[in-house]
Amino acid sequence: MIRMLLRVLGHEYGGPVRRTVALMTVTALVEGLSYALLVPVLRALFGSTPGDAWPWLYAFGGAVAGYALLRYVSDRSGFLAGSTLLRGTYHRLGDHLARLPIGWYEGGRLGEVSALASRGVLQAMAVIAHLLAPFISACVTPLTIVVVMSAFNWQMGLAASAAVPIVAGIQMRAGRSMAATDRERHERDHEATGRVIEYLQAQPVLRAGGRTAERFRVLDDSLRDVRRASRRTALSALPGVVGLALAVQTMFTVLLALGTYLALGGNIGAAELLALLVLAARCADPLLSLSDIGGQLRGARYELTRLDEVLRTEPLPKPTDPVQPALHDLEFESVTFRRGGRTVIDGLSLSVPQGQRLAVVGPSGSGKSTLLQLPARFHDVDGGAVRLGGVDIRAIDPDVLMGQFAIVFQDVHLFDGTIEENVRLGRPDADEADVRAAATAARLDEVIERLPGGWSAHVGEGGARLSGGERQRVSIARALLKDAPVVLLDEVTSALDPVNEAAVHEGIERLMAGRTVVMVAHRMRTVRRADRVVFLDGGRIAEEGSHDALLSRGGRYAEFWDVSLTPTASE
Ligand SMILES: Nc1ncnc2c1ncn2[C@@H]1O[C@H](COP(=O)(O)OP(=O)(O)OP(=O)(O)O)[C@@H](O)[C@H]1O
Repeated sequence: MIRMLLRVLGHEYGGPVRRTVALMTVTALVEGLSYALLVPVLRALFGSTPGDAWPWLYAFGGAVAGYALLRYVSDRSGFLAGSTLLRGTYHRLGDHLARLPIGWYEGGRLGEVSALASRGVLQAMAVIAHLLAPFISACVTPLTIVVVMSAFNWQMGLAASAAVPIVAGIQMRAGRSMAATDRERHERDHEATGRVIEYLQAQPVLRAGGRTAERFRVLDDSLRDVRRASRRTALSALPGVVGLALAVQTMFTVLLALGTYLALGGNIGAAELLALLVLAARCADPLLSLSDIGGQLRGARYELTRLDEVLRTEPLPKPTDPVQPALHDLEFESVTFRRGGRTVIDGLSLSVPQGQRLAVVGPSGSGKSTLLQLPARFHDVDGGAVRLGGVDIRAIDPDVLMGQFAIVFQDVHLFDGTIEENVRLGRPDADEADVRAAATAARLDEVIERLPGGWSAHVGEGGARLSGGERQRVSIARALLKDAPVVLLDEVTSALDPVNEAAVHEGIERLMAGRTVVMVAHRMRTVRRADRVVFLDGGRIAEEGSHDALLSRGGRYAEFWDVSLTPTASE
């Protein structure tokens, strides 16, 4: 467990953790030894000269004081190590998440990562701060007491030590038999967290579609699964808990019977027997707490395993000898990319000369958005290469590469801050005048004038206080401010009101001017402005050429616009 903890955290934390474990072990030893002093105390008290108990009592008091001091120091060391590790883990996890390909976040990772980053990390780090001391004490203190008992009476010591393998065996068996139910409970737990997040995020869609109750049932089923799994875990823990209690009781009864037999035979004094039984009783509590601590340790181990899995996920490989692209033309050479076992970009080759605009058109699912994500390394290609300025993008430092692109996708993510802060994300060190100029060029100034608070108006979580078109304008302003040489644009598909439509269109035109552009186009008037159009189908280029040439060819592209522009019967 400690080994896994250090692997997850990095071995630079090995020193404090090992020191803490050593301190806790010494504390548990001193605790066991201080109990040992009870034997001479009781022997003297019940013997012919009770006054002889005083020196032993002083020694006992001293040992208990020493134990209390050590306990304070070791608990403090546990808390300090725990909080250092917690900070370290957050940093390590944060750094790692920032280096994972953006595509990794697709497919329901949100719930998983947020559960891991909050509860998971805390639970895993609680091992050092809260679980290690009781666990070490529950193992070391009884063992010390058994050794002490053997020193006073070997028969009693031998009988007590017989309990050691029995208790260890019960613990290991309980751990093994609970592993499956524990894992299931944790998996259900994580799944339910994902469902809750999905349910909350999908509220507008669910309400609009009148599907709230239906989706709630899915969430409710998931929560019911958690309940069932928790019940199964509790039930599977019972044999271990009962077995441990029985073993401890049996050990005590055997010691009592053996002690009585020895006392009746004159092999041990009554006072000594009483003292040894007091020692045996002191073993019971820590031993019984083992089943509870074991359960918590298994929970922490599960979270550590998940943390380990995320930290072992390969980050975006960084080039050892990065190359800086001098030009900004884009080239896809025989690019193949698979998703979920399916080939979604299939041996595609195309090039976009510097300063030219390429429009990508095609039916839904043909791979348009995927194609747009590849130059910015949201995913690495499975075959072929994407080149920027003639350099394979994998040979460019990821930060430098991202600096080359202004990205305007349909899902505009705004942070819960002011409009200004959101625009400034494009270039955090931009001066006031540049930020205002970008906002004006994106016709965001009209929005700002209308909003109470103007530039300082808060956009709400995810930009909820702005309309779709207004959010799009923020995203365009951000991209304009970034002033990157290549624009990757996924044109918004939803219908905007005429004012927003015109503003967004104007902003996009300004953004594209003089830059290399790859855009997924959904409107005829945007495609017309492109230098070249590719029509994608099944991840391959079905047709390519200029808009007019493709239209006059009367092929798939012409048919596509025919169908798109023909009003449906219901309209
Ligand atoms: N996260 C994912 N995991 C697995 N497959 C995916 C994932 N995202 C997309 N796909 C699949 O990849 C293919 C291409 O998807 P993509 O989103 O690029 O198409 P598109 O042409 O942009 O579609 P649309 O116009 O509907 O947005 C589709 O078949 C889709 O099912």
